[in-house]
Amino acid sequence: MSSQGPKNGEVWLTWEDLWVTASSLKDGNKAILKGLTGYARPGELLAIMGPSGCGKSTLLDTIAGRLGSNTRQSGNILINGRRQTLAYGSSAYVTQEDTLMATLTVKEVVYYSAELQLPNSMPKSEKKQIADMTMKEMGLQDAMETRIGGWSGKGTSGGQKRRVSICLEILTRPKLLFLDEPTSGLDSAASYYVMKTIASQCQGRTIIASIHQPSTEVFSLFHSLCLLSSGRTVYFGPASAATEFFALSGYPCPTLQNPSDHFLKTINGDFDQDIEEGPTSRKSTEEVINILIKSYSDSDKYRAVQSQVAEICKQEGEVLEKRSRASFATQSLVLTKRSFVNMSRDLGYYWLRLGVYIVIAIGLGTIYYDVGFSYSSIQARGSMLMFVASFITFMAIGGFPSFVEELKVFHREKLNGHYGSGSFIIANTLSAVPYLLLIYFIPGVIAYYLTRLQSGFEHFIYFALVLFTCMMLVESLMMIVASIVPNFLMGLITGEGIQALKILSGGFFRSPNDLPKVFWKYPLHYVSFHRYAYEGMFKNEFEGLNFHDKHMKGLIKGEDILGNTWQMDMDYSKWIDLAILLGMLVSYRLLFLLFVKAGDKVKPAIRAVMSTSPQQINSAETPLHVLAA
Ligand SMILES: Nc1ncnc2c1ncn2[C@@H]1O[C@H](COP(=O)(O)OP(=O)(O)OP(=O)(O)O)[C@@H](O)[C@H]1O
Repeated sequence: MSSQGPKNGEVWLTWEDLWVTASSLKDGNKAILKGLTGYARPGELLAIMGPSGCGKSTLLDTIAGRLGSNTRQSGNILINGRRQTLAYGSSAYVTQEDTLMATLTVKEVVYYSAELQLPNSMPKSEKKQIADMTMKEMGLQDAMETRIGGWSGKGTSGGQKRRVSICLEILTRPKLLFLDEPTSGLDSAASYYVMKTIASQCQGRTIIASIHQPSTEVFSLFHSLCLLSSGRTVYFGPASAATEFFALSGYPCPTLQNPSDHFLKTINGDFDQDIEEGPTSRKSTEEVINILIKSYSDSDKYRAVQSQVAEICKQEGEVLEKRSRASFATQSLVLTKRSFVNMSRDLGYYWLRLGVYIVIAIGLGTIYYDVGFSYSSIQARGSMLMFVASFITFMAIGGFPSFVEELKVFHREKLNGHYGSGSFIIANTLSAVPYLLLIYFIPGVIAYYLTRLQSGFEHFIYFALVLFTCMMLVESLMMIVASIVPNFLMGLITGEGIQALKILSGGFFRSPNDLPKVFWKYPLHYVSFHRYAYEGMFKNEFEGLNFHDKHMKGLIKGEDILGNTWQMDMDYSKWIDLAILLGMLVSYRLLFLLFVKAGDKVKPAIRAVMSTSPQQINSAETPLHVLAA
């Protein structure tokens, strides 16, 4: 390569003296990548190879700008010779983990994705055609009607899932494609066909793939090879010249052996095995790795890489622009449809809860059956309403695992620029409404009419509206928790804890005037939605009713009970309580949007702050100069 450099529509990637360290409480600072230099250019497939844990995924994540926030990086990563971030849609990243919607079929997953990613200007038939063609390229034509499957039931195989994940990211033919272990879980024939399809897309595109153990045939598809061991470069250059490099360094590949097997065996320091260097001489793997690293850093190959990087960096090329994609309205609509279908097929999202709610509603209806107007019915009505407003809504947590699965898909798609947070939140809200209406209405009718709470349609509608709003509030609360807490078990416990505190401060278990002032009353009682739910439901129930006590003469007015017994604020009507609940609902959803958006902004900022000078990192880890000496 001589005077080549970035041209319009191409992506040239260079990284120079790249260091990455990760900090953890247990291990302190640990260097993962140690001074890597390399490049990736259009029309080529660069394979990153090395033993497990050598830093392949970290290198891929670093150059794709996806490093975790507990890491620090230094060194120059340039795109088309410029320091620029990858614009949404200019690149795609196929992660090691397949995050797909388990309830959808392969065809549905790909069709929905095509509708989300391809621009509005493209006719629907063309989108479908592209989706069909890409599925065929990935050998998925026979699995198109199979559900993805997951924890809820078996569906596609691991290899098929892998191919679906790749399929989704190549639908738009991105200029820059990162693939983390695209062949893991595939048999050798499938690996070859998948890699062949990927390699066939190289024309005008830059493709970087980390790969574990390619067969000879797959290896022959690579244009360039970056071979790593413990975060250091053992070899970077044309894949076809790697065998010669190993031979010249004293470790020739035995005849009839797969070259990649030979490379990986020679540089795998995880097992304490010696490498034979002839009939009598043996060296430890660590020594061999150091010899190879030194041989590479002294070689013409390394100098060629450095001068190639310098040449690419000299010619400032195009600034990457956002790819046109489906409009916000289309994305919201497609996501709503997809989410609706997912909710209808996922038993755990709403159906199971509907069954449980019906059983509980019958339970409530029989325990408080025809509650009447006696003095004791005051306590019974209060307890029944409290149970509905607190514990029935508490169970909205049950849909959390399903929501977390949906959130994972959202994170993957958002990171790859398929759509933004706004359309996801709109879609999730709209698609959930019909299910929530159903799951509160049926049990609500059963419990309300068996108990014979205050008659009148307006009273029932108010009761149902508060119940519906509370369920949406709990779902929104859990969405916020899911955006902050990293895993679903911790999320469940956190969500339960928050709700328990809110229920306690709601004003039922301890009367509002008796709540300790600090924390419980101010602010918890006022920010807890249970307070307004109890207040609204109690006012709805007690206002206008009179109760009689056989020991006392006369009637007790419902309004007196509200003010004196329940200590409710009677200065405003029940509709104000409902309005406050609806206001809370809107603010919870906005808060979720804020947290998701803040995550987008805060993570790159943390990464920028954590990027330190190479000297700082080098001082934390010294083996490279020891090796180079
Ligand atoms: N964010 C992080 N925090 C702490 N350690 C990390 C982090 N990311 C990676 N590591 C560590 O860095 C090393 C390299 O990890 P990486 O995932 O890049 O390896 P890999 O070559 O892709 O491995 P595999 O082939 O098994 O996927 C591992 O020891 C890993 O534990």
